[in-house]
Amino acid sequence: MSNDVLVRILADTRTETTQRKAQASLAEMEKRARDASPVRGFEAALSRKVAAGKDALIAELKRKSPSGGDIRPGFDPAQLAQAYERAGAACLSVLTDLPYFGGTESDLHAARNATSLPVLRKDFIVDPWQLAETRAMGADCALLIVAALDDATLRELFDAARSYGLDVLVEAHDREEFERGAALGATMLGVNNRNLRTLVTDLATTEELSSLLPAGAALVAESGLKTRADLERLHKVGARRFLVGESLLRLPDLEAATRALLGV
Ligand SMILES: O=C(O)c1ccccc1NCC(=O)[C@H](O)[C@H](O)COP(=O)(O)O
Repeated sequence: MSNDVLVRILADTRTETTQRKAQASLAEMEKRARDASPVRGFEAALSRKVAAGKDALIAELKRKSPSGGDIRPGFDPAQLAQAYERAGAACLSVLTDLPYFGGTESDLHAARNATSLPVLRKDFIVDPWQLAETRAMGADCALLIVAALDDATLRELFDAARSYGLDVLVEAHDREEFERGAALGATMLGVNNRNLRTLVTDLATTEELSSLLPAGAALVAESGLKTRADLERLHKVGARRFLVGESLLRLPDLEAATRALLGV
């Protein structure tokens, strides 16, 4: 078995996706996507916060992770989502991968139904069928991880996501991946400070890649953000959109922790 975490996750994702596809055809999933509740503008919600001079937080719901193990006892997605909303988060991110993150579609439903916030389905997308599934489960935004995809598949998935009305967060970890994401015409480019192969986290990754951001695109700094000082450090390279999970979820008073992170 590979030591590379991302390789292992992707292999399992492909197997599970094949099994789920056997339960519902693409046509059936597309019908469910058409019948889903209307999209809430994810990218627009982030931009509204920034336009108001605030940090735009994508607040994550994650039960466990390969790097952090079990994260929060008594995890209740609806209650946690409401605490994030009260504290001023712009959007939510919900892990739906079960084997590695303990997440489910039910977590996404619970969080979205309990708030008015747009929701990112945080998962490992390798097949267009999963994008119909993403919209069918009610998500407003999909994640595409450049490291997981060749250019042709990245293009196919990006176009498919847009065709289902989803916003798309295109995530990179190094210069080459960021340039491939930018070449797609992605308007939300995420820099994951965590190397998904080794799980090492370094905020300097956002500092380094921020200079490559194309005009008109929005930068999202992801992972490893713990304190107000971390966000202020990344303000210096223009980041105002932040995806944060573990450091908030580990603190008992999630609402107070989120306010402190946002400086409000
Ligand atoms: O979190 C992990 O250990 C992980 C491992 C392998 C692939 C993805 C992983 N996490 C997904 C994420 O990108 C983060 O959950 C997200 O950016 C929030 O990060 P954090 O604030 O550090 O929880």
